[in-house]
Amino acid sequence: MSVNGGGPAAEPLLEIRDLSVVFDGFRALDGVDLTVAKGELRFLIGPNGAGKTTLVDVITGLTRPATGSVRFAGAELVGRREHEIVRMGVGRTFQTSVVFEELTVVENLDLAASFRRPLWSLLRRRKGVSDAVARALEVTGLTDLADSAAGTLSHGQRQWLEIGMLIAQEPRLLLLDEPVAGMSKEERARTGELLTRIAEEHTVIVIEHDMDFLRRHASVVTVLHEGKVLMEGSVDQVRNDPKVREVYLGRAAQPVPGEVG
Ligand SMILES: Nc1ncnc2c1ncn2[C@@H]1O[C@H](COP(=O)(O)OP(=O)(O)OP(=O)(O)O)[C@@H](O)[C@H]1O
Repeated sequence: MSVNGGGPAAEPLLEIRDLSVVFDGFRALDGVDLTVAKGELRFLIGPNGAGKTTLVDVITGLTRPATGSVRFAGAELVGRREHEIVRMGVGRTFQTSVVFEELTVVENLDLAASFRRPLWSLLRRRKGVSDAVARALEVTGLTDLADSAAGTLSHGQRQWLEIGMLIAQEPRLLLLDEPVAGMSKEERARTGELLTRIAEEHTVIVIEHDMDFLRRHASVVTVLHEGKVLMEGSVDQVRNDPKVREVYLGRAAQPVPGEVG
Protein backbone atom coordinates (compact mmCIF):
# COMPACT_ATOMS: atom_id res chain seq x y z
CA MET A 1 0.00 0.00 0.00
CA SER A 2 1.31 3.45 -0.86
CA VAL A 3 1.31 5.81 2.09
CA ASN A 4 3.33 8.68 0.71
CA GLY A 5 0.58 10.34 -1.25
CA GLY A 6 1.49 8.92 -4.62
CA GLY A 7 4.67 11.00 -4.95
CA PRO A 8 7.88 9.53 -6.32
CA ALA A 9 8.82 6.43 -4.32
CA ALA A 10 11.59 7.20 -1.80
CA GLU A 11 14.71 5.07 -1.96
CA PRO A 12 14.21 1.99 0.22
CA LEU A 13 16.77 1.34 2.99
CA LEU A 14 15.15 -1.78 4.45
CA GLU A 15 13.31 -4.32 2.32
CA ILE A 16 11.85 -7.32 4.12
CA ARG A 17 10.22 -10.02 2.01
CA ASP A 18 8.22 -13.10 2.95
CA LEU A 19 9.83 -13.31 6.38
CA SER A 20 8.79 -16.20 8.62
CA VAL A 21 10.11 -17.26 12.00
CA VAL A 22 9.10 -20.56 13.54
CA PHE A 23 9.67 -21.45 17.22
CA ASP A 24 8.94 -25.13 17.88
CA GLY A 25 6.29 -25.23 15.18
CA PHE A 26 4.78 -21.88 16.22
CA ARG A 27 4.88 -19.14 13.55
CA ALA A 28 5.95 -15.99 15.36
CA LEU A 29 6.30 -14.26 11.98
CA ASP A 30 4.36 -15.45 8.97
CA GLY A 31 5.23 -14.02 5.55
CA VAL A 32 6.03 -10.45 6.58
CA ASP A 33 6.74 -7.89 3.84
CA LEU A 34 7.93 -4.49 5.00
CA THR A 35 9.69 -1.66 3.18
CA VAL A 36 11.11 1.32 5.00
CA ALA A 37 12.45 4.24 2.99
CA LYS A 38 15.62 6.12 3.71
CA GLY A 39 14.98 8.89 6.24
CA GLU A 40 11.64 7.49 7.39
CA LEU A 41 10.38 7.47 10.99
CA ARG A 42 8.25 4.30 11.06
CA PHE A 43 6.17 3.11 14.00
CA LEU A 44 5.46 -0.55 14.62
CA ILE A 45 2.46 -1.48 16.76
CA GLY A 46 0.47 -4.61 17.53
CA PRO A 47 -0.98 -6.52 20.47
CA ASN A 48 1.24 -8.54 22.82
CA GLY A 49 2.81 -11.45 20.99
CA ALA A 50 2.22 -9.93 17.53
CA GLY A 51 5.86 -10.49 16.60
CA LYS A 52 7.30 -6.96 16.91
CA THR A 53 10.36 -7.90 18.95
CA THR A 54 10.90 -11.02 16.85
CA LEU A 55 10.99 -8.84 13.73
CA VAL A 56 13.64 -6.58 15.27
CA ASP A 57 15.54 -9.69 16.43
CA VAL A 58 15.67 -10.98 12.84
CA ILE A 59 16.80 -7.63 11.41
CA THR A 60 19.63 -7.45 13.96
CA GLY A 61 20.76 -11.06 13.49
CA LEU A 62 19.66 -12.33 16.90
CA THR A 63 17.07 -14.72 15.43
CA ARG A 64 17.31 -16.65 12.19
CA PRO A 65 14.21 -16.77 10.02
CA ALA A 66 12.81 -19.99 8.55
CA THR A 67 12.21 -18.21 5.23
CA GLY A 68 12.55 -14.80 3.68
CA SER A 69 15.02 -12.04 3.19
CA VAL A 70 16.03 -8.80 4.88
CA ARG A 71 17.85 -6.45 2.58
CA PHE A 72 19.55 -3.41 4.07
CA ALA A 73 20.93 -0.82 1.64
CA GLY A 74 20.83 -3.59 -0.95
CA ALA A 75 22.78 -6.15 1.12
CA GLU A 76 21.23 -9.32 2.56
CA LEU A 77 21.30 -9.40 6.38
CA VAL A 78 19.95 -12.91 6.89
CA GLY A 79 22.83 -15.22 7.76
CA ARG A 80 25.09 -12.47 9.08
CA ARG A 81 26.29 -12.26 12.67
CA GLU A 82 24.99 -9.60 15.05
CA HIS A 83 28.24 -7.62 15.27
CA GLU A 84 28.55 -7.61 11.50
CA ILE A 85 25.06 -6.14 11.18
CA VAL A 86 25.96 -3.45 13.75
CA ARG A 87 29.04 -2.61 11.72
CA MET A 88 26.94 -2.35 8.58
CA GLY A 89 24.99 0.43 10.30
CA VAL A 90 22.03 -1.11 12.12
CA GLY A 91 21.67 -0.17 15.80
CA ARG A 92 19.04 -1.13 18.35
CA THR A 93 18.07 -0.46 21.93
CA PHE A 94 17.09 -3.28 24.24
CA GLN A 95 14.39 -3.26 26.89
CA THR A 96 17.12 -3.92 29.46
CA SER A 97 19.67 -1.18 30.03
CA VAL A 98 23.18 -1.35 28.60
CA VAL A 99 24.48 1.76 30.39
CA PHE A 100 27.53 1.53 32.66
CA GLU A 101 26.37 3.29 35.84
CA GLU A 102 29.79 4.14 37.24
CA LEU A 103 30.98 5.75 34.01
CA THR A 104 30.03 9.30 33.06
CA VAL A 105 27.63 10.15 30.26
CA VAL A 106 30.45 11.09 27.91
CA GLU A 107 32.43 7.95 28.80
CA ASN A 108 29.42 5.78 28.00
CA LEU A 109 28.99 7.55 24.66
CA ASP A 110 32.68 7.23 23.89
CA LEU A 111 32.63 3.52 24.64
CA ALA A 112 29.61 3.04 22.38
CA ALA A 113 31.27 5.06 19.61
CA SER A 114 34.42 2.95 19.81
CA PHE A 115 32.41 -0.15 18.95
CA ARG A 116 32.35 0.68 15.26
CA ARG A 117 35.76 2.29 15.13
CA PRO A 118 38.62 0.34 13.60
CA LEU A 119 41.25 -0.87 16.04
CA TRP A 120 44.00 1.39 14.74
CA SER A 121 42.00 4.49 15.57
CA LEU A 122 41.43 3.25 19.13
CA LEU A 123 45.17 2.91 19.64
CA ARG A 124 45.76 6.53 18.67
CA ARG A 125 45.60 9.03 21.52
CA ARG A 126 42.57 11.23 21.09
CA LYS A 127 42.05 14.68 22.54
CA GLY A 128 38.59 15.68 23.73
CA VAL A 129 35.47 14.00 22.38
CA SER A 130 35.03 12.69 18.86
CA ASP A 131 32.59 14.33 16.48
CA ALA A 132 30.21 11.39 16.84
CA VAL A 133 30.14 11.75 20.64
CA ALA A 134 29.75 15.53 20.48
CA ARG A 135 26.82 15.11 18.12
CA ALA A 136 25.19 12.47 20.32
CA LEU A 137 25.47 14.83 23.32
CA GLU A 138 23.94 17.67 21.36
CA VAL A 139 21.09 15.69 19.78
CA THR A 140 20.06 14.11 23.10
CA GLY A 141 20.39 17.40 25.00
CA LEU A 142 22.74 15.79 27.52
CA THR A 143 25.67 18.21 27.06
CA ASP A 144 25.25 19.72 30.55
CA LEU A 145 25.31 16.24 32.07
CA ALA A 146 28.34 15.03 30.09
CA ASP A 147 30.49 14.57 33.21
CA SER A 148 27.78 13.16 35.48
CA ALA A 149 27.89 9.48 36.38
CA ALA A 150 25.22 7.60 34.40
CA GLY A 151 23.99 6.08 37.67
CA THR A 152 22.78 9.52 38.81
CA LEU A 153 20.55 10.14 35.77
CA SER A 154 16.75 10.14 35.90
CA HIS A 155 14.89 7.38 34.05
CA GLY A 156 14.22 9.64 31.07
CA GLN A 157 17.80 10.93 30.88
CA ARG A 158 19.04 7.38 30.96
CA GLN A 159 16.81 6.44 28.03
CA TRP A 160 18.17 9.43 26.10
CA LEU A 161 21.69 8.32 26.93
CA GLU A 162 20.93 4.89 25.47
CA ILE A 163 19.60 6.51 22.30
CA GLY A 164 22.71 8.73 22.31
CA MET A 165 24.90 5.64 22.58
CA LEU A 166 23.26 4.35 19.43
CA ILE A 167 23.70 7.65 17.61
CA ALA A 168 27.37 7.73 18.61
CA GLN A 169 27.79 4.54 16.57
CA GLU A 170 26.50 6.52 13.58
CA PRO A 171 24.02 3.89 12.38
CA ARG A 172 21.97 4.34 9.24
CA LEU A 173 19.03 2.50 10.75
CA LEU A 174 17.96 2.76 14.41
CA LEU A 175 15.53 0.31 15.98
CA LEU A 176 14.02 1.55 19.23
CA ASP A 177 11.97 -0.69 21.49
CA GLU A 178 9.39 1.29 23.49
CA PRO A 179 11.53 4.38 24.08
CA VAL A 180 8.94 6.20 26.20
CA ALA A 181 8.03 3.32 28.53
CA GLY A 182 7.91 4.57 32.12
CA MET A 183 8.50 8.22 31.17
CA SER A 184 6.73 11.30 32.54
CA LYS A 185 4.60 13.46 30.25
CA GLU A 186 7.40 16.02 29.84
CA GLU A 187 9.94 13.30 29.13
CA ARG A 188 7.64 11.80 26.47
CA ALA A 189 7.30 15.15 24.76
CA ARG A 190 11.08 15.60 24.76
CA THR A 191 11.57 12.09 23.42
CA GLY A 192 9.14 12.82 20.58
CA GLU A 193 11.19 15.87 19.65
CA LEU A 194 14.35 13.82 19.94
CA LEU A 195 13.03 11.15 17.56
CA THR A 196 11.98 13.77 15.05
CA ARG A 197 15.46 15.32 15.21
CA ILE A 198 17.14 11.92 14.85
CA ALA A 199 14.96 11.07 11.87
CA GLU A 200 16.34 14.11 10.03
CA GLU A 201 19.60 12.23 9.56
CA HIS A 202 18.75 8.58 10.21
CA THR A 203 16.09 6.07 9.36
CA VAL A 204 14.23 5.07 12.52
CA ILE A 205 11.85 2.22 13.39
CA VAL A 206 10.10 2.56 16.74
CA ILE A 207 8.10 -0.13 18.53
CA GLU A 208 5.60 1.78 20.63
CA HIS A 209 2.41 1.01 22.50
CA ASP A 210 1.65 4.51 23.71
CA MET A 211 -1.22 5.72 21.53
CA ASP A 212 -1.07 9.30 22.74
CA PHE A 213 2.58 9.36 21.71
CA LEU A 214 1.70 7.86 18.31
CA ARG A 215 -0.97 10.48 17.69
CA ARG A 216 1.52 13.23 18.33
CA HIS A 217 4.63 11.89 16.62
CA ALA A 218 3.87 9.08 14.19
CA SER A 219 3.51 9.50 10.46
CA VAL A 220 3.42 5.98 9.05
CA VAL A 221 2.37 3.07 11.25
CA THR A 222 2.68 -0.64 10.50
CA VAL A 223 0.35 -2.90 12.47
CA LEU A 224 1.47 -6.45 13.16
CA HIS A 225 -0.95 -9.13 14.29
CA GLU A 226 -0.26 -12.82 14.82
CA GLY A 227 2.98 -12.61 12.88
CA LYS A 228 1.49 -10.86 9.84
CA VAL A 229 1.28 -7.27 8.66
CA LEU A 230 -2.36 -6.39 9.28
CA MET A 231 -2.13 -2.95 7.72
CA GLU A 232 0.05 0.05 7.08
CA GLY A 233 -1.00 3.67 6.99
CA SER A 234 -1.26 7.01 8.75
CA VAL A 235 -2.27 7.12 12.43
CA ASP A 236 -5.81 8.12 11.41
CA GLN A 237 -6.09 5.35 8.83
CA VAL A 238 -4.91 2.82 11.40
CA ARG A 239 -7.24 4.13 14.12
CA ASN A 240 -10.26 3.96 11.83
CA ASP A 241 -9.50 0.58 10.29
CA PRO A 242 -12.12 -2.03 11.23
CA LYS A 243 -9.56 -4.87 11.22
CA VAL A 244 -7.30 -3.00 13.62
CA ARG A 245 -10.22 -2.13 15.90
CA GLU A 246 -11.27 -5.76 15.96
CA VAL A 247 -7.78 -6.95 16.85
CA TYR A 248 -7.57 -4.54 19.76
CA LEU A 249 -11.21 -4.96 20.83
CA GLY A 250 -10.76 -8.70 20.86
CA ARG A 251 -8.22 -8.21 23.64
CA ALA A 252 -9.93 -6.42 26.47
CA ALA A 253 -6.66 -5.64 28.25
CA GLN A 254 -5.42 -3.46 25.39
CA PRO A 255 -6.82 -0.09 24.31
CA VAL A 256 -8.17 0.53 20.85
CA PRO A 257 -5.62 2.76 19.10
CA GLY A 258 -6.57 6.39 19.51
CA GLU A 259 -9.28 5.91 22.14
CA VAL A 260 -7.19 5.63 25.26
CA GLY A 261 -3.95 7.53 25.57
N1 LIG B 1 12.58 -17.64 21.70
C1 LIG B 1 11.29 -17.93 21.60
N2 LIG B 1 10.85 -19.21 21.69
C2 LIG B 1 9.55 -19.50 21.57
N3 LIG B 1 8.58 -18.59 21.34
C3 LIG B 1 8.95 -17.30 21.25
C4 LIG B 1 10.32 -16.90 21.37
N4 LIG B 1 10.38 -15.54 21.22
C5 LIG B 1 9.12 -15.13 21.01
N5 LIG B 1 8.26 -16.17 21.03
C6 LIG B 1 6.81 -16.12 20.81
O1 LIG B 1 6.60 -15.47 19.58
C7 LIG B 1 5.46 -14.59 19.64
C8 LIG B 1 5.88 -13.21 19.23
O2 LIG B 1 6.65 -12.64 20.28
P1 LIG B 1 7.23 -11.16 20.25
O3 LIG B 1 8.01 -10.97 21.50
O4 LIG B 1 7.93 -10.93 18.97
O5 LIG B 1 5.91 -10.30 20.29
P2 LIG B 1 5.76 -8.73 20.51
O6 LIG B 1 4.85 -8.25 19.46
O7 LIG B 1 7.10 -8.09 20.63
O8 LIG B 1 5.01 -8.70 21.91
P3 LIG B 1 5.16 -7.70 23.18
O9 LIG B 1 4.43 -6.48 22.82
O10 LIG B 1 4.49 -8.49 24.25
O11 LIG B 1 6.63 -7.51 23.42
C9 LIG B 1 4.93 -14.70 21.06
O12 LIG B 1 3.84 -15.61 21.05
C10 LIG B 1 6.10 -15.24 21.85
O13 LIG B 1 5.66 -16.02 22.92
